[in-house]
Amino acid sequence: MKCNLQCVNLTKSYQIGSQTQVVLNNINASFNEGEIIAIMGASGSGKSTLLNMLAGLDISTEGEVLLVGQSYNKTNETKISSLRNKHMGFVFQGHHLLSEFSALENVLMPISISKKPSNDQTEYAKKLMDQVGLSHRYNHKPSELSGGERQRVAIARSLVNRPDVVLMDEPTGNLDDDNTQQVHELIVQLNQQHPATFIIVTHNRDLANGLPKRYLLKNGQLIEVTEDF
Ligand SMILES: Nc1ncnc2c1ncn2[C@@H]1O[C@H](COP(=O)(O)OP(=O)(O)OP(=O)(O)O)[C@@H](O)[C@H]1O
Repeated sequence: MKCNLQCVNLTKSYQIGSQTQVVLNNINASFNEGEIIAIMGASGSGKSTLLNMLAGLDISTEGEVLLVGQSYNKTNETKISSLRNKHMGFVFQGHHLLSEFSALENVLMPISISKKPSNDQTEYAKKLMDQVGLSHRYNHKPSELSGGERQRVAIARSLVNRPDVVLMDEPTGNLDDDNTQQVHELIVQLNQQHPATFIIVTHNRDLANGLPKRYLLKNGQLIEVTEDF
């Protein structure tokens, strides 16, 4: 099994004055190709801190994170950013779409930041839009889409670089119940269609309980749970 993302003795602490707060305490975890994982945790348990570490956006206090076998610790900012662009996709709670661009252009954004997308890449972006049920929305601007549609554009965008890991932070956070259910089903379906590791940080118990692997972040530990939340 190919390990796409790994935490090795990962520790993150913050120093406030003379106080040290250990937020992540010696976490060891491996996330393999094709897995879809929920991470839950109370407010303040360190979910954002963990996501930042997994994305290489923050430096560990001790230990390391390896993306496709490469440690963020052993490289520089430019290389981390190119590693991230090549191997990671992101979905945030707010969709973070660019309002002046069409849905299709937004899906292509991770590519078009550095170069003009090829015909193949544009065709692939259209295929992703079809997979998220938006084949009739290529040319719509974000303001002309519903909240659920906007989030589906963001999900298509997260896959356009054919990433090894997709990090999702509250992907259904801003959606109503119906859209939450639809986006949830879509994420599970996409995980079966794409050979990537999906890591979903969520407060939504139903979403988490519907996934095969679940972790709880508590007291600095990432604990795999086998029962429903
Ligand atoms: N830059 C920082 N400096 C000092 N302490 C921080 C910093 N960032 C986070 N913390 C502390 O680390 C702990 C975890 O914060 P984090 O934002 O990771 O939690 P969270 O689980 O994402 O919370 P929420 O669900 O409310 O967003 C909190 O106690 C927070 O105060």
